[in-house]
Amino acid sequence: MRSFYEDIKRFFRALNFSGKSEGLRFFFMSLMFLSVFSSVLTVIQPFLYMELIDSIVGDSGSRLSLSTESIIFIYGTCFIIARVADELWKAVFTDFTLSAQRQLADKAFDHIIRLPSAFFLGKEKHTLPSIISKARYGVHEIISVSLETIIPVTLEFLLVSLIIYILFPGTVLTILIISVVIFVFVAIWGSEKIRPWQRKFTEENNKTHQVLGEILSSEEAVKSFNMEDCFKGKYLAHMTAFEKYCTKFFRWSAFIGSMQMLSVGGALIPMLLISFKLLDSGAITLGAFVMINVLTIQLIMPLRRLAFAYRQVKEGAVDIEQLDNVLSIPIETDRVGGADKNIESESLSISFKNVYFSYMNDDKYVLKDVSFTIPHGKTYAFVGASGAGKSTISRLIMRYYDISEGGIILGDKNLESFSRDAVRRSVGIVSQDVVLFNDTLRFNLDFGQELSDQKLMESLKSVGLDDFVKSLENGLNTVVGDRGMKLSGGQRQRIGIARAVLKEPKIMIFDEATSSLDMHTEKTVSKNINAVSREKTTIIIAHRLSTIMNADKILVLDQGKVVSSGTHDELISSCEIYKKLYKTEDVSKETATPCVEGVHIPAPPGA
Ligand SMILES: Nc1ncnc2c1ncn2[C@@H]1O[C@H](COP(=O)(O)OP(=O)(O)OP(=O)(O)O)[C@@H](O)[C@H]1O
Repeated sequence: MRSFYEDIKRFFRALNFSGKSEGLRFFFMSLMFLSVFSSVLTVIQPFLYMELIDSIVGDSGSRLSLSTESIIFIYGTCFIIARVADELWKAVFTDFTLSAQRQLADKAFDHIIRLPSAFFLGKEKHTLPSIISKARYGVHEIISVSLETIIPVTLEFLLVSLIIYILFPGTVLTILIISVVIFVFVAIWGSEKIRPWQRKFTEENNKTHQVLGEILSSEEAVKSFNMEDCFKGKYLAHMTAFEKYCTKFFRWSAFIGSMQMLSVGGALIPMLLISFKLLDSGAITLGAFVMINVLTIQLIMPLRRLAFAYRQVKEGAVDIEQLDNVLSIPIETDRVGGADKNIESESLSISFKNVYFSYMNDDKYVLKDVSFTIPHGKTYAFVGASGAGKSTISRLIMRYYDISEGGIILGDKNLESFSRDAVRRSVGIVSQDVVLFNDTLRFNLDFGQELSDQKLMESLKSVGLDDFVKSLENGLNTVVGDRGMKLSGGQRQRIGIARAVLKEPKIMIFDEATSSLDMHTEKTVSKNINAVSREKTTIIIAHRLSTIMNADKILVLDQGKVVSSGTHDELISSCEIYKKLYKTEDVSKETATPCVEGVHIPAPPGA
């Protein structure tokens, strides 16, 4: 029973019933009123039927001093009102469930999109679509069976018990109560018994979605490694487990359902026998005998539905529980309460002060005692071997993760004193894997801001893509396919740069932003990167040293530490790691990207 209470609490929590849900509360109260009204009418009808029979056969036991015609009229009117109330109920119910489902989806979406980046690295993310849609279905089921069955049937049972208590001696009521108590006990016991299997088959079902999600998002990788059978094996293993738990669940459900019917159906025989004896002895009228039969059958049918309803509530509760587990994962919060929603300062330097960071919040630091300052408007580059921690620096600036120790200063304030949204609005980032949405080029460039075609084309020109887009039949309205797969890697990267430029950020981060480009295009784009990042604080992360040789300063990272810094010429003569990187690449054979005019190359530290 306690777990049932927990389920109901979880249901209301999922719907945020106590919060901004005035509309929902109104619908809920209307439905409750209609349910109660309809239940009362349902119970009154057998009573009127009894009166009608007694009136027709002229039995003196009749309780209403009304003519047969009047009773027929009242009986018919009650019937019509009860049916109209039912129809009204359905209309209000649809409005209620639809708004409840929307509210749940709204809450889930808001939460999921604010989950920390670490969550999205896990496999669970592939199960989210299924979890949300099942939870929506669960909400529908719980509302439907609660208001359509549980509340009316409970009320009907109480009213019927009251009528039987008033009209008949104790035995009939005692039998009825005992059978209903057994029925309720079996329903609760049975539901708890089958719940673990239900939870398991739901989990297995989610895992099938997970495997499918992985295949759909990495279809080329699956094919290139001939992993079709491997993934099919995983998929079928989960399907088999799903089938096993489902079978157990439904076999037990059938057994529990039969036990419940035995408890209420078994009560019908003694109740009718006792009523017949009472009729025979003249203690009750014929109408009363008919009524007790009608009432009992009228109660058994909804009780069957009640048992089913209880199980449906439990099923819905499992679905909502899955979503509740996701909703209970803490979302990204701003460490400082009342964090600044905007970054007002036009001049934004970035300082790392003795920053330590580990992804797992343990002592395996990916960045160790990292300190540097990028003055406003300067371009700093980070180089180092793979895994040295270069991209981690950009992730910390974007506030995807919070640092473990030390501080990051933006302008003259701690980074954490700004809201995450404000920070992300101020930074334009272009990463190695530019993600495009399955929408038009226009949407992927302006994200619904409705910027003019001229502005969009200018940004495309800055990355040398204007002629390509003009050559497309639908131009800016060309749909780019799933994750932009209809474009080449280089084209995707250039779109990524163009849209970062359109964002007009104060800080630019280019994380291997030109890695997919050929040498010639890279030179053009690098030139454009230099142009668009003029006056902005800029970070460039690159393996190809040719793209960063003209940066104001280059920082060399090694195993999470800044081991050296300076201009290209200074590092070539002083830093072994840099020299090695330079030699490996042999950039001397390439021509370095020409420096943007006016870029100031600072004096080496200590000069
Ligand atoms: N989400 C993560 N969870 C745990 N460890 C991570 C995560 N992302 C990166 N790492 C680890 O942190 C270290 C630094 O990674 P990072 O991506 O910053 O390196 P990088 O210098 O940018 O490498 P590359 O040049 O190959 O892109 C690596 O050892 C990596 O395995």
